[in-house]
Amino acid sequence: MKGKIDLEKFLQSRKEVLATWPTGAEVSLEDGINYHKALPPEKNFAVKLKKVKEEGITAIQPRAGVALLNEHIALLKYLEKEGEADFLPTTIDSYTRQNRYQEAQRGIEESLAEGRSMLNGFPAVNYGVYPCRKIIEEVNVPVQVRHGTPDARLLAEITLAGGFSSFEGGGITYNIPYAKEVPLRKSIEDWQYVDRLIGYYAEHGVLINRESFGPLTGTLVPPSVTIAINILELLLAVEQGVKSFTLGLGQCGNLNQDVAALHGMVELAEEYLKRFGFQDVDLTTVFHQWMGGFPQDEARAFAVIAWGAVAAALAKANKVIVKTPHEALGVPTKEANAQGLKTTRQIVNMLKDQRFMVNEEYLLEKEMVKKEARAIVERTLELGEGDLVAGIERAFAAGVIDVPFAPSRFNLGKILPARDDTGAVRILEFGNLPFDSEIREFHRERLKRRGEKEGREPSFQMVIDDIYAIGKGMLVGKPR
Ligand SMILES: CC[C@H]1O[C@@H](n2cnc3c(N)ncnc32)[C@H](O)[C@@H]1O
Repeated sequence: MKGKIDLEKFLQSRKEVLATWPTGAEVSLEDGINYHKALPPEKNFAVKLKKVKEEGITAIQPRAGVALLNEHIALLKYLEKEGEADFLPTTIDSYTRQNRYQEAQRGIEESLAEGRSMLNGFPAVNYGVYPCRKIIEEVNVPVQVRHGTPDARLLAEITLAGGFSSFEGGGITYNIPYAKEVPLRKSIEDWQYVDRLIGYYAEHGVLINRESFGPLTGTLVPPSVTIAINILELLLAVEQGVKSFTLGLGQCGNLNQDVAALHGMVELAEEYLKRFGFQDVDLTTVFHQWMGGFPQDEARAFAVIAWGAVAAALAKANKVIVKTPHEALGVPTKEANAQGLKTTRQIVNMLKDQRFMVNEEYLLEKEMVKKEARAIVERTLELGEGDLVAGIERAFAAGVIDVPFAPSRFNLGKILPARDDTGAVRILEFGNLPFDSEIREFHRERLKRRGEKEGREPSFQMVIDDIYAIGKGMLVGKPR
C-alpha cells in the first residue's frame, strides 16, 4: 500500500476544491477542529459508536433529509424524541450528490415557494458551514452525513467543519451503484481526499467515523462481494489515517446467511487490518434493513422492517439502519419514519438478552462467505502489485469484483444472483469471480435443490421472481 497522501500536496489541493462553490470559502480546518473540540463527547459519532460496541447494544438510526434548514431540524428533533433514534442522519439530496449545486439552489427556492420539500435530501453545500452547525446544536445525538456522492470532497469539507462526525460512502460504494460514467480511479482518488481530510482531523485530536455503503445496489448482492468491497474501502480509509470505521451489510433475508455474513465480515476485516499493520482502528458494524423492493401495504412493510431488526439484533450488529412503511412510496413523512424506528426499537429491546443459536448451517455459511470474500480480496491485491487503487480498477475491469444490477459501465455485470429454497442469496452465473470448484458447487447444489422443489431449472426467471418477491409478500420468488 502506498501510504498517506503527502500533507503539503493535500493542503495545496484543498484550494481548488473549496473554490467550487461560494460556501467553500467558509471552511477553515483550524476552525472546524476547534468547533468539534468544543462539542460535548456525547455528540461525537465515533465516541458514541465505541461506547455502543462496548455495551454490546444495537443502536438504531434512520435516514432523513429535507430541503429547508428549519424543516430539516424539526424532522431530526422529531426522530430523536419520538423515534428515539440513537444516531441521526442528514441524507443529502440527489443534485448535491452530483455536484449540481445550481439545481440544488433552485430546489431550495422552489421549496420556499411551495412550502414543502422539493428535494429528496438536505443540500448541505448550498447552506454551508454555519447552518450545518445549527443542525448539530439543535439535536442531542451525533449526526452522520448519508448521501451517494462519487466526488464528495466539498461536501465533506463543509459538513465536517460544520460539526458532523460521521461520513458514509467510499470510492467504490458511492460510484458503482450510483453513477454510470465515473471512472473508478477518479472516485477512489476523490475519496482518498475525503479520508485524508478525516485523517487530518484525527491527527489534530478529532475522531470522525467513516462508514462504507454496504448495500451497494440493494438487490440480491451476494454477501461475499459486499464483504470484499467493504474490506477494500476499509484499507483505503485507514491508509489515509481514518481511525473509526463502520463495515456495512445489506440484509439478504435468510437469518443464518445474514448473521454469518456480518460475523464473517468482522473476522476477515480484523485479519486484514492486522496483516497491514493498522491496529489502532475502532471497527464497528452496521446492518441495513432490506434495501430491495418493499410491499406497499404498511402492515407488510412493518413485517419486513421487523425482520431486518431481528437479524441485526441477533447478529449483535452495532447499528441498524431503519426503513419506513413509506419505503414503497418515496420520501417518508416524519411520522412514518418514526414508526419504523419504534418497530425496530421494540424488537431490539426484546432481543437484547437473547443470543443467536449457533448452528451447523451458520458455521458453514460463515466459512464459505469468508473463503469467497478472501478469494476476491486476494486476487485484487495480486492485480494491484502493491498499488491498491490499480488493483481495484483491474479487478472491476476483469470482473473479479462484480456487483449485480449496477449502473456503472466500469462494472462488468456478468454475475447473476438468485435465492435458494431457504431464501439465501446464491450465485447462478459466476461471471469472472475468482471462485474455485468447491465454492461453485456450494452455490450450484443449493440452486439445484430449489429448482427441484419448484419443478424448474435454475434460470434468469428465478432472479426476476426474486427481485419482486418481497414486494409481493414472499422471500423466495415463486413462478407466476
Ligand atoms: C439508500 C436508499 C434509501 O434511502 C432512503 N432515503 C433516501 N432519501 C431519503 C430521505 N430524504 N428521507 C428518508 N429516507 C430516505 C430510502 O429508504 C431509500 O430506499
